[in-house]
Amino acid sequence: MLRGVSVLPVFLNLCAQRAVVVGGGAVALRRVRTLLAAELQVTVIAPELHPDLRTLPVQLERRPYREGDLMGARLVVVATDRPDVNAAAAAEARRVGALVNHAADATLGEVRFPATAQRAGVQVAVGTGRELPMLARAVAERVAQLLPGDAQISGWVTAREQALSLEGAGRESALQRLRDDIQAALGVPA
Ligand SMILES: C[C@@]1(CC(=O)O)C2=NC(=C\c3[nH]c(c(CCC(=O)O)c3CC(=O)O)Cc3[nH]c(c(CC(=O)O)c3CCC(=O)O)/C=C3\N/C(=C\2)[C@@H](CCC(=O)O)[C@]3(C)CC(=O)O)/[C@H]1CCC(=O)O
Ligand SMILES: NC(=O)c1ccc[n+]([C@@H]2O[C@H](COP(=O)([O-])OP(=O)(O)OC[C@H]3O[C@@H](n4cnc5c(N)ncnc54)[C@H](O)[C@@H]3O)[C@@H](O)[C@H]2O)c1
Repeated sequence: MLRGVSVLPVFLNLCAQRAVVVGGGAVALRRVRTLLAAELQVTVIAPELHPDLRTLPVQLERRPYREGDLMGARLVVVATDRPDVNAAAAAEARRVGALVNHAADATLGEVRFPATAQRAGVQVAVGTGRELPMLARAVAERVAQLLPGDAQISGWVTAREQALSLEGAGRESALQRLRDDIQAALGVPA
């Protein structure tokens, strides 16, 4: 149970940085898709690779993990079905200073993967503070229905720029109108 652990809710820009995924099953595949969407350079190391991994732009190493594989990694996902291998990879990841996600026990790493919703560049990430991914998914799906589209966001960006070009009370009232518009569009009670 993760509950009670305080986590730092941040969005990490790791574009072009190296991630190594140790393990090549269903969980590894899910994490690889998430890492690719954030434009990391991904290497997957496992003797058995999920067939869908072959269709993705990743470096595949079809063999067991060995010490030294994690050199230069910024983020390591440990996702094998072998506790001893997971422990060895997590220990090396820590030695090389990489962030670790441990698939078998999230409390053994510092990175947890949230459920996400995204539209027009707005991204929402949901963690439950425990292992209840179906709740995280359901919350993300509900929030996705609220997310505004490109046209609406462009209008708000323009309105904000116009407000910021004003001075004094005019500026403050234009910003307040924009705040009110956005809250109303998202159904936030006044
Ligand atoms: C949000 C999402 C992101 C992602 O994984 O990409 C996510 N799990 C997803 C899907 C999913 N998870 C599981 C299945 C069943 C099929 C399968 O086995 O694969 C499916 C598939 C499905 O539901 O479709 C089973 C499962 N998950 C965990 C355990 C371990 C345990 O409970 O001990 C077990 C049981 C293991 C077992 O019994 O063997 C643990 C975690 N799962 C988390 C996140 C983190 C907590 C999130 C939170 O609650 O805040 C944490 C702690 C991982 C971490 O952060 O390291 C993604 C949502 C879907 C989406 O967004 O599309
Ligand atoms: N966090 C989650 O969402 C979640 C969900 C389900 C399972 N799990 C945990 O994650 C683990 C992996 O789950 P899965 O469904 O992907 O398992 P899986 O059985 O589909 O895949 C296991 C992978 O580990 C690889 N492997 C085995 N020995 C290895 C080695 N020495 N070096 C590198 N890779 C090695 C295998 O080749 C295979 O690709 C499970 O054992 C479970 O503990 C986590």
